[in-house]
Amino acid sequence: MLVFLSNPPGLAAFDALKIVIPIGIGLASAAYLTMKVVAGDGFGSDKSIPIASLRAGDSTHDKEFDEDQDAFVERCQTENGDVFGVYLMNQNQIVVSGPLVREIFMSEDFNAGDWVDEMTNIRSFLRPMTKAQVEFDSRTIHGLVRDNITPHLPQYTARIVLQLEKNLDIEMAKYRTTTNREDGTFLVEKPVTVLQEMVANAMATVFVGAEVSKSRLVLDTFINATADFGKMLGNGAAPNRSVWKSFVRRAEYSVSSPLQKHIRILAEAATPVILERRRLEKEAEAEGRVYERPDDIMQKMLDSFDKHHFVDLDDVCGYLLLLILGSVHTTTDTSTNLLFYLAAYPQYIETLYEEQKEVLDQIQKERETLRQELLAKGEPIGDDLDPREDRFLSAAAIKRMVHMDSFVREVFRYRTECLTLAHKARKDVTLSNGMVISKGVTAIINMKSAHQSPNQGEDVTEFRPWRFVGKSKAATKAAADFLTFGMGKHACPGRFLAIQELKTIGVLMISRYSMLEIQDPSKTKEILRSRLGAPTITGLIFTERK
Ligand code: HEM
Repeated sequence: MLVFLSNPPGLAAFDALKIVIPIGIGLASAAYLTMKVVAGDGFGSDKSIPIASLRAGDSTHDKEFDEDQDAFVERCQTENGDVFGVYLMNQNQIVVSGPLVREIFMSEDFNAGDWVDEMTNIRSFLRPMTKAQVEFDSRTIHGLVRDNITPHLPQYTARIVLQLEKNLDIEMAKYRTTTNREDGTFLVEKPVTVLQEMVANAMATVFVGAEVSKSRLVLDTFINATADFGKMLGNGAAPNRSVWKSFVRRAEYSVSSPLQKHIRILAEAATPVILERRRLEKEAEAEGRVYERPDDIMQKMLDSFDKHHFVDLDDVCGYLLLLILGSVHTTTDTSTNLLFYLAAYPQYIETLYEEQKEVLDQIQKERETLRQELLAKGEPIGDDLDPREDRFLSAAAIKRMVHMDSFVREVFRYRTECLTLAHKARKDVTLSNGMVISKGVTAIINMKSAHQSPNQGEDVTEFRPWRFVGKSKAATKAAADFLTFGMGKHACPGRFLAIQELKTIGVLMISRYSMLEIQDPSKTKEILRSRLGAPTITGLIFTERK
């Protein structure tokens, strides 16, 4: 789950109530929605927790935070220490910083989903989507990703890369023909649309397999479900809506969620495919052959139907939709943002390009050596050593691209939203500094204290893309010094897939384009620090690699 709570610069006070809520309980996405107004319960019973002072004339901290979140958080921490209260987004929240952050993530007495639910009633929206389990602390989705995707990532890589590559070329060709300029460059006004197609196709081939993902309706579900979900939450919670109307809307959704449309699309596309798979399985059984099971998450869910207590295909598709909500939008957004960093820092592109050439050269050589060894022993050369695949982007090749890995991690570090990933205390919790976060109080993470700590190396306020090279700090390593994916038991299980896709997208882009430029450079600063889910406010100009 991502729970992003932030105020992008320039938003008015009421907009401060907006959150980007990458879907609750362990699911991520990004949808702007207007928050219901929640009067905070206060800061709890521990009166030793200082409350950050207000600027003269301000009645909350929203305005100061909006103007410059870094400066605001720094001022508050300098004046108050690692734990302090703030009045932000119509809630009283306790900011937890530095080494204490770990204690929030590692304790089962803090829950991020409870906070999202309090702000949005998200569980009443999600509940009707699935039948098997109504408990949204359920580890079903986490387990599906952890057990079925992460350990098998190398075997999914070929088709992920193929989809990313194919759809990149299809989408860019559309722009190239319409916006080609005299100097040989071309403009992509909405790069996010390119990434949407790439990521949706790549995720779909892993989640539902090649046959189901042929359906355009299914792909549109992958692309649009998160936005639809965001609209739905917004509808239910608009502050100018009466409490009564808001309540009624929520009650309606809890009986029939508009997301049912997406579940239906998935189920309708999946039904003939599943029937055909069953037929082939029976045929293989009858002929005494081993049935080669299709390798996708939908099949794995069907194979573990009883284990997960699924009720029917709609239920399986409900869980697939939860998986989609958590994965597609986050990966699309962050990979689009990655392109803007490549454009903002073009001086690093050649190092990344050289790295991919060196890694692929090296792998080609290693494979040739293996072939020669087999030949020398008179043994056959298997398909796995087919020379045509020597320069293919395998999981191993992507892993070796350590500069790209460091670049991606630095993008996440630099883009950091200072205060995010709020958690609610389920009971009174005493932190190791003796302060007590009372039951029901919101503890929000001071991400700046982690991502801009002096432990990150030099110039922590600067973008230094090789910061992590040679430091055993991979972009997938969720820990107290890298909280983009959370940490502890609830740390994002999809981060291995997400990072592999992000790196692949970076590699593919650089192999095709020698230069990316931001269409309106005056927007650079805003884009680099944009929050997840914020609309892309300018385009990108691409120069073909010669
Ligand atoms: C760049 C993309 C992504 C980002 C930034 C991201 C971020 C996060 C964050 C911050 C959390 C919450 C961690 C916590 O509460 O400590 C989370 C949880 C989760 N994410 Fe991701 N995520 C991404 C991609 C994905 C993908 C691709 C998948 C699925 C394949 C996924 C599946 C999940 C699930 C199932 C959880 C719930 C974990 C739990 O509550 O136990 N995420 N993600």
